[in-house]
Amino acid sequence: MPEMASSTATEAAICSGSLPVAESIVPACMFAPDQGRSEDPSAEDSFVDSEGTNGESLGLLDLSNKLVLVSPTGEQYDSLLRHLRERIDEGCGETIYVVGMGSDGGDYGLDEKDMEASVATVQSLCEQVEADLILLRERSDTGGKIRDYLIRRRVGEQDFLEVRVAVVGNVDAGKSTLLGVLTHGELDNGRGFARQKLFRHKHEMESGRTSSVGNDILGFDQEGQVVNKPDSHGGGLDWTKICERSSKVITFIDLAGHEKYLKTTVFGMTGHLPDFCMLMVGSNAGIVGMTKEHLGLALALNVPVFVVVTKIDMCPANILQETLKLLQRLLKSPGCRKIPVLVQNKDDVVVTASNFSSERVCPIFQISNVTGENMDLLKMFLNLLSPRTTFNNDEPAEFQIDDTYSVPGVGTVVSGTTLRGLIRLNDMLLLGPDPLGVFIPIAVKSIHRKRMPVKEVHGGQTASFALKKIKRAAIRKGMVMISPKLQPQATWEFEAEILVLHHPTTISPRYQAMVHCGSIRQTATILSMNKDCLRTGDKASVHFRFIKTPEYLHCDQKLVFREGRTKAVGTITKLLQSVSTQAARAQQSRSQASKKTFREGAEDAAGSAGRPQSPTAKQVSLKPGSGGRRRGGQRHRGKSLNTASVASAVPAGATDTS
Ligand SMILES: Nc1nc2c(ncn2[C@@H]2O[C@H](COP(=O)(O)OP(=O)(O)OP(=O)(O)O)[C@@H](O)[C@H]2O)c(=O)[nH]1
Repeated sequence: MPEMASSTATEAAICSGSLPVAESIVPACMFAPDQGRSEDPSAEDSFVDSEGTNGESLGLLDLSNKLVLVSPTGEQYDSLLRHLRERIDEGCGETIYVVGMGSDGGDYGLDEKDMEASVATVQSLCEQVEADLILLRERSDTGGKIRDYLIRRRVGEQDFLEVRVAVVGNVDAGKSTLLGVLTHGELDNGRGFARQKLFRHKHEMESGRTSSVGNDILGFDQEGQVVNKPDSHGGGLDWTKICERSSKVITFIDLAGHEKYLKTTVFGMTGHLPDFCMLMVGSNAGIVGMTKEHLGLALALNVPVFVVVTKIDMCPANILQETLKLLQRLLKSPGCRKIPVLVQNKDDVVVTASNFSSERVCPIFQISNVTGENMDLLKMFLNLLSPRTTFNNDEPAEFQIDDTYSVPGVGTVVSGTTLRGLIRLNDMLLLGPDPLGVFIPIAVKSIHRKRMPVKEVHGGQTASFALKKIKRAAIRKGMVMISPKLQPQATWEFEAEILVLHHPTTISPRYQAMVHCGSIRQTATILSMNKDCLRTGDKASVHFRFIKTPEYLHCDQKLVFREGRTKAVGTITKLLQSVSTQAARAQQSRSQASKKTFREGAEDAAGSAGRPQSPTAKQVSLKPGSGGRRRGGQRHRGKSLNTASVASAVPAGATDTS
């Protein structure tokens, strides 16, 4: 039976502890499919079901022999086709297929004639599923040749696979430089040439430091070639052209390396939903500054990490070896439990990419942005990364807002990630929650994906929407746009299981810190917990309350809770004190009615009649548990409920549209 790279097989192998964790960096060949599979019974499951999906027995079909592809019977062909479809669906549109290896214990490899016939069969299977077949590598074994192919479903001009990679690492590790080199195709000069194309703010240009969350894209065509072509004047990139020519687009979320911008970095990791994390380490500087912090964040959020060691052109060999040694020690430490794999050639790329989603394998690349050494291996790896989650278009839609813009001639635009479902042009969704917990109906005027106008977006895709009849100031990061079918409710209080990664003293009730959850970023107070106090390393069930506005949350969402150097991570386990839109509206009209009575005769009736029905600060503080109370009394003075800011946070028009 021909093998397809299967994360399940490798995960099983890794979890069962069958892979020895050697003192030295594990060579990539340890993960090669031919090593893990034959000993791992679960590997066979991934190819040969004892029963087909429609109940027919496949026991009689011999699919385990490497020769099955040479001349399959009709039944065998159908089974092969079904398995291939399943694999492609699981891999969100692509899979790696190995020709010349059976799972029946026979020797590996095919002679030239059998290989030719097998490839013709795979080609025909690919035609059936409308996919392309791309040769990744060829190797020899006792029986002849073995080939690994990438099978990728064809997509239309308007569509492409989208993979998000968060780029983290200490200041000067070379993050912006690498992104400049990858996306603009020109090497660096070692003095900041390549990164200049990426800086978004004047102060970044001057200081050479990234401060905001940046987005850069790298497109790959069907053959795995980079399509990015900067224009001749100015070196800008035409995103629409890149997307049209690409079958896969990698979006890099470029995060700041300086501690000063940690808040932004955490927001990038939680709010931009990266599929993977690229941790950059300067080979000469080593594991310094924020490196461990960023690695810990990725681990806490369960984002698979690969490491890129830069500046190998300027680093003495002994220093490079020292950095690699420390890196592997860190990755293997009990806190990380990763298996570092040094990627040295194309074979290593195929093997690590096939096994990467297992989360425990951690590939390490060594590159130079100046000489371009090993850049081809990194690009090949990026082209083989598949999105981690599959999405179902039939689910009700949910879109998480991570930024807002006011575009002249267009109006208010929100950008973010579609978490589930399908959103089409002119769909009516609910936008919220506002400070009272209300969701308002809103129409999607236009949709852009990577600056390209499209008619729809679905789960896993980032997009920007132009919205009708709403002002930018009425929308904040962390709000959602959601299908009315979900009847969303905003939540003031929730319970979470948390683990304190670091705190200088003890955390006790009334402590306040910033909660990052998806694109939500708001200070919350600890109301109670199942322990008296928490120290570094402690786990507890904690009851939180947002201090400013209720938010839209889900159980099982990951969160990061931080303040200064204090950091805790956790998972939401229970939603408490939710605000139903109806109740919030009733509250709103009650407050407005009482306000009117109070003002009777005292205010100019004509003046108040035309005023928008936005909740005043008084209304907000009237609401039971509105968050105006400060429980902790610790710092964040600027973040506590500020009457003026609440009043101005809900501008004219916000309630008009409801
Ligand atoms: N010789 C050499 N220099 C490099 C390499 N990569 C980056 N540099 C230089 O290192 C300096 C820092 O690179 P940046 O890309 O700004 O580092 P960064 O990680 O983005 O830093 P922040 O944006 O502040 O987080 C620049 O002067 C680059 O030219 C490399 O591979 N070799």
